[in-house]
Order: sequence, then C-alpha cells, then structure tokens
Amino acid sequence: MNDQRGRTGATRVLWSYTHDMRAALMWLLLLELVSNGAALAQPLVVRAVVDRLGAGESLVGPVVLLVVIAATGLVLTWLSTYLMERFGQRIVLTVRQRLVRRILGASVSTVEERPVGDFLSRVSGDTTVLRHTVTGMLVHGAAAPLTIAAAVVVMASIDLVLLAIVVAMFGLSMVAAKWALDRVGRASEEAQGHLGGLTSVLQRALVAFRTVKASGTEEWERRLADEAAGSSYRAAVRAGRAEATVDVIAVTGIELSFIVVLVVGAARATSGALTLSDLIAFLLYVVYLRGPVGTLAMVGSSFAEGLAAVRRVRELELLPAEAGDRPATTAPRAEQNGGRNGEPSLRLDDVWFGYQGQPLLRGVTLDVPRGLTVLVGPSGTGKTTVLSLVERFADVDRGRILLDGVDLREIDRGALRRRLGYVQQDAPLLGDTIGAAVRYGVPDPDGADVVEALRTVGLWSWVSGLPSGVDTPVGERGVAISGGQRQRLAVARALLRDPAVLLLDEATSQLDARSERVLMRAVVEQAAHRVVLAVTHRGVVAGLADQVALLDGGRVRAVGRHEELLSSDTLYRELLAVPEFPSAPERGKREERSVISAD
Ligand SMILES: Nc1ncnc2c1ncn2[C@@H]1O[C@H](COP(=O)(O)OP(=O)(O)OP(=O)(O)O)[C@@H](O)[C@H]1O
Repeated sequence: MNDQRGRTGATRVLWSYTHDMRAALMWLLLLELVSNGAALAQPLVVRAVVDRLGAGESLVGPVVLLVVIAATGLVLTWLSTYLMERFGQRIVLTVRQRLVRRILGASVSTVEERPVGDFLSRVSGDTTVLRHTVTGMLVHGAAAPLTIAAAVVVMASIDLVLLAIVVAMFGLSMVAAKWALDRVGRASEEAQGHLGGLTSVLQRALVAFRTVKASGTEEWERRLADEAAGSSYRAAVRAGRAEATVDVIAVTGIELSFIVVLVVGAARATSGALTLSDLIAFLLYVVYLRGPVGTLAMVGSSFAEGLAAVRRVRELELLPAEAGDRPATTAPRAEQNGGRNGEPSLRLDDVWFGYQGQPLLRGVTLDVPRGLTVLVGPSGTGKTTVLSLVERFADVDRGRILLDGVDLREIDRGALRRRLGYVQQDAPLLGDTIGAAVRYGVPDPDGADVVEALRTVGLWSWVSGLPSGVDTPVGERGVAISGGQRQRLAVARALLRDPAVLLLDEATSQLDARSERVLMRAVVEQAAHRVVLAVTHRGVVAGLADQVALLDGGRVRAVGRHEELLSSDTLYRELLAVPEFPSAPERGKREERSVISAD
C-alpha cells in the first residue's frame, strides 16, 4: 500500500518536472503513436498480400505500401529517439537547476549537517537516473499501452478466442513481472545509496588529502571507498538480474502466446472458423506485441530504478529555505549607514541560543560600538556562534541582536548581509585568481579597488612582483598560496565590501605576530567608521582592541581593555597564554639560585 502510494507520489513528482514542457511531451507522444501505428498496419497489409496471392492478383500495391510503412516507421523512430533524448536532457537541466537553487537557498545548519558528497551524488547521479525514468515513463510508458490497446482492437476483429488466449497469457506474465520489478526497485535504491556513500568518503578524503597522506591512512580510506563501491556494485548487479528476469517474463508471455495461438489457431483454421490469412495476420500481431510489451517491461524496470532517484532528489527539493524575516515593527533602517550619530552599532541583548536543544549562549549581553571589539573565550564557548547569529546563519532562541537599534530579524536578510563583511575561520577563497578571489561577492566588482585592498592587508608588494599580478591563479581551494596569504586575501575581500560591520573569526591566526599586528592595525584604522568584531586567541590582536569581551559559560564574564583584563582576570591571562615570564636578568638570578640550592 505504502509502495503504491510511493509510486503514485513519484509519478506526480515526475509529471511536475515536465511543467513547462507539456506541449513538447504531447508532440513526442503523438510521434511515438504514429510510429507505432505505422507498424501496426503491417500485418493487415501482409494479410492483403496473402489474399491477393490466393486470388492471383498483382502484389505491387501492397508491397509498395509495406516499403512506405517501413520507411515512415524508420524516420519517425529516429525523430522520436532524438527528441526524447533532448526532452530527457531538458528534464535533467530543469531538475539540476531547481536543486542547486534549493541547496544555495537552504540555511547554513541544513547544509552543514549533511555530507557534501551526498549533495553531489544527488545532483549529478540521481538526476541522470531520473532522465531515463521520465522519458521512459512519460513517453514510452504512455504510448505502449495505447499501442497494445490498438493491436488488441484489431486482433479482436480477427478472432476473439485467440485474443482471449493472448490476454490470459499476458495477464499471467504481468503478475510474475510485478514480483521481479519490486526486487529491481529495492536493489536500485540500495545501489544509489551506496554510491552516495562512496562520493562522501572520497570527498572527505580529498578535502583532507594532506592529513590522509600524513596519517598514512590511504589504505583505510581506500577500504572504506571500496566497501561502498563494492556494495553499490553488488546491489546494482542484483537490480540487473531482476531486470533481466522482468524482460524474460515479458517475452515468455508473448512466446507462449505465439505457440498456443499457433496450435489453437491451426485447429480453428482447419475447422473453418478462421481463414489462413487471418491466422497469419493474428500471429504477426502477437509478434508485433513483443515491441510494446518489451517496452512496458523496460519502463517498469526503469521506473522502479527511478523511484529511488525521485525520492532522493525530492528530499533535496524539500530542504527548508532560510527562515523568513519578521515583519518590521520599526521603520526599516537596514540600508542606512549608521545608527545614532550616524555611527554603526551592534548590540547583543540577553541572547540565548543552543544547538539541538542544548543551551550554549545563556544571556549574552554586549555593546559593540564603532571600533575594534575582540571576543575571547575558551574553545567551544560559542564565539563563532555569536558571529553566526550576527550573520543570521541562525536566529537567536531568546533575546535580540540589534544593528543600529533594529532587531536583525526585522531586516531583510540580503540587505543585512550586504552591510556585513565576514571572514570565516578557515578563510576559504572563491575565485580562480587573486583578483577574482578579492572581488568575490563585492557589490561593484568592476569598480572595486583591488590594489588598494591588497595594499591594506600588506599583500600588494608580493602580488605586484608576481609575473601575472592579480591574475595569478590561486589554485583550487587556494592551495597555491600560503595559509597566511589566504587569510590576508580573505580580509581584503571583506574590506572591499566596505561593510558597516566586519566580522573576523580568527582571521589572522596563521600570520606571524608581527604581520598580524600590522594587518590588524590597518583594520583598526578602517574601524574608525565601522564596527569590527573579531574572535581571537592572540594577545597581539586583543592589545589593539578598543574593548575585549571575555566569554565564558555562555555569558560575558568581563569587558574591558586588554591590559585591564590581564591584571584583573586569571582566566583571561590563562587563555591568552601570557606567561609570567621573567626578564633576562631575573632569569639569570633564578638559575643562579637553583644552582646554589642544588649544591
Ligand atoms: N552546527 C552545530 N551543530 C551542533 N553543535 C554545534 C554546531 N556548531 C557549533 N556547535 C557546538 O557549539 C559549541 C560552540 O561552538 P563554537 O564554534 O561557537 O565555539 P568557539 O568558541 O568559536 O570555539 P573555538 O574557539 O574552538 O573555535 C561547540 O561545543 C560546538 O560543538
């Protein structure tokens, strides 16, 4: 019952993919019917040939007709095959475009909780399976029953007894084929699932390729991939075996019908209930049925296979989009350049937030005015989470975050993000070249002053010395440049957006202390007219901040200048690893004392 509901649902989904192609679909169906119809006329012409032969009449007319019918059939077959392929590819294109739009429109948490490989296999692999299913189902699947029905009508006009035999045999083979088709469906779904697993394993290993190599785990990863590939292979072979069984069952029905019709028909012809030419025509129709019946078997198999693909594609199509904005209760000021005094300001007001029902932030209240505010705290306290909430990758559970006095949830998400600049922890680069990576996501990329941005982050002397300058390729995933250079490029990109609020998540952690200080000084200069909220574990950055907020236990434990917190807060001292390191003369004295005491 559930299976049946699944099939009906899947058919409806498949039908929905043809939304703007219904006219093309109807033409295709018509073409298929005409092409099948031409073949349907052949046995009748053969009967005319036999009758004329008996009567000693000329055979030229019927033979010419047979040639015309065959030629027409060939042309129509070529045309319908080509158009079907085109139609199928259009479906794949439509579905892929829909999926990509869905994925990119989904929330950060929705996307991050699934393996990347799973998305890839659904968008590339499952949509390809879908192509055969849609064309098979909607064109062949619709034309074959109509063709069979037409043949049955003609066969009924020739002999009802023989027809009853064919229908009974056909019915029996349908029951047997259904059993095999269920096995095709189950095995195909399993094969596609394991294929998704293989993509995930490979994707994971490729992303962390250096770690895999350095850990010497190539063999381990290979085994995992082999297991997934092997399981997919075994399931696909099982599906193939069941498919072959479906084909044989369908053909067996026709073959048995042919033999029984031949025997019973011969008896009826002998008794005079049937002419010889009728029997030959009827037998030709039985042979003719092999085509549409075989097609039905193929459509059944491909539908069983496609059912799993439809489900997997559908799951992605139903990914929830990012939650909407609340209706504004105050005048929208999202596109304004500043709050009070024209200065941008950010405020976290009793913010509560947790993952999977586990509270993480428990009433964070913090004013982040113009200038540099640094967020420090033990690992896992929720510093990155605070930045995510400002970007509205997720919304607060309780409390509010205000930008220029307006609750973020009342600001259009796109407008909000246009006012923010964000450098995430691993600072990925998107763009083939240095210039493209810096211009990425900048509202006016052509007018952007890439050189100035590169100067600000201290990269211009390096880039200008490269043979291809800003057109130098950065390599996929930015592998052709160092981690520190990548981070500087990411900061340059964020600055080029000219954001009101700049969010930096350990964005300079891979730089040496001197370069980090220089870069952060440049950022601080820029912070004169914007809010900069930076997560860091480094004293170099904290020392430059207008204020430091220490996050601990889900709350703000202390706010102040770096020096104040150093002297007043033990946790802060521990976190920034500021050693109570004695000066050189003191160290000498200490060593002297230890030597003396050892004596
Ligand atoms: N998408 C998520 N789903 C479930 N838990 C999450 C998710 N993101 C973060 N967490 C959990 O929330 C906690 C805080 O994570 P967060 O990255 O905000 O900490 P952090 O203070 O920035 O840490 P670090 O200094 O190590 O980068 C961690 O325990 C983490 O496991």
